[in-house]
Amino acid sequence: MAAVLMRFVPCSLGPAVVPRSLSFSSSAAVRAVSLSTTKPLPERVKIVEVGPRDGLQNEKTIVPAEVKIRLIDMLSEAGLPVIEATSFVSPKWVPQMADQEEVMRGIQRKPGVNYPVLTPNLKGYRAAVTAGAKEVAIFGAASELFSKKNINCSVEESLQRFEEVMKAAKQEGIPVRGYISCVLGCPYEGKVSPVKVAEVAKRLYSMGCYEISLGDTIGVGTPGGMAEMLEAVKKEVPIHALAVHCHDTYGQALANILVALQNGVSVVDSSVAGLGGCPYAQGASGNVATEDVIYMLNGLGIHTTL
Ligand SMILES: CC(C)(COP(=O)([O-])OP(=O)([O-])OC[C@H]1O[C@@H](n2cnc3c(N)ncnc32)[C@H](O)[C@@H]1OP(=O)([O-])[O-])[C@@H](O)C(=O)NCCC(=O)NCCSC(=O)C[C@@](C)(O)CC(=O)[O-]
Repeated sequence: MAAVLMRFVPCSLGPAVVPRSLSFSSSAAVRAVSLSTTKPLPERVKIVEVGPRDGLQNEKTIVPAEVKIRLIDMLSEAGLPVIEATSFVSPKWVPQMADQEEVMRGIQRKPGVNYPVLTPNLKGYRAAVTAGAKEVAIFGAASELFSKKNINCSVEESLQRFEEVMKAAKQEGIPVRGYISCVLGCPYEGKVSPVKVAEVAKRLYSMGCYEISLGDTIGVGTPGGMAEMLEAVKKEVPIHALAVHCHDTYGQALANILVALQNGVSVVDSSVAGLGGCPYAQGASGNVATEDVIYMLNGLGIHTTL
């Protein structure tokens, strides 16, 4: 039986649980084998910078639009190929992102750089395209309670909403990325089954998402959990279409990313200075820092587009 330390954090649904596994469960032997196997690492990794969106959405003080614009421009000047700029969500739900149109108007679009934005539904998609977005991201979850807390609907309802976005995006030639939250644990449900993650990934991929980003939203994953989850998801979605999105609550993010690279993943989300957190996942700390990911990749001799 695994030794588990539970950390309780407050939330409006009652006590949310951020489980922290201190030892492997019964499948430890299998995981240990898969982790000890030397696998070739990808030659090149694409970094998806999420700082201006994921990083700032959780800041308590509203960051002025001109500061966000300057940050995005500095990130593109630094050579990052993909910078998630903002989200077209309800300002009542996430006030920090209420200036999305101003941000989209203000940034200096550097040729070759993508500036995707989050869109939870058709309303958000329409507003994003009107504001000049050339790529959008839909965001679902592998956890029912998190889905309800974050976007106010069940996982199935969210997938139906996303179908509407996909249909419009296909007609207009807009590429769509898909996120899945809570792939390694949920603040409200605890453990999340890799099978459930794989099911949602399959749905997003078959509806036309060109890439699926697997989010360890509250940073509770460990390398063993990452390996097990990827094993399940790889059966449903080709590895080249998978990205990892690791928060760093327990200092596991780089180790988890390394395991993902060993499994063939070549797209990594990160946030400048490790900013980040979801307003509907209390207890989570920031994303893995972009500069730390690049430092590790440089050390491994892996090219980034920097
Ligand atoms: C999805 C909704 C809108 C549903 O919210 P709802 O209240 O169920 O929506 P509704 O359709 O009933 O509409 C209610 C009001 O919202 C408006 N509305 C409806 N849609 C929009 C829109 N797109 N943009 C602006 N306004 C919108 C709509 O017009 C209406 O306005 P009212 O009549 O009351 O004035 C809401 O729950 C929401 O905005 N949630 C966003 C939560 C969010 O942004 N979370 C953070 C991002 S996810 C994340 O960080 C995880 C990730 C991606 O990083 C990966 C990881 O780490 O796991």
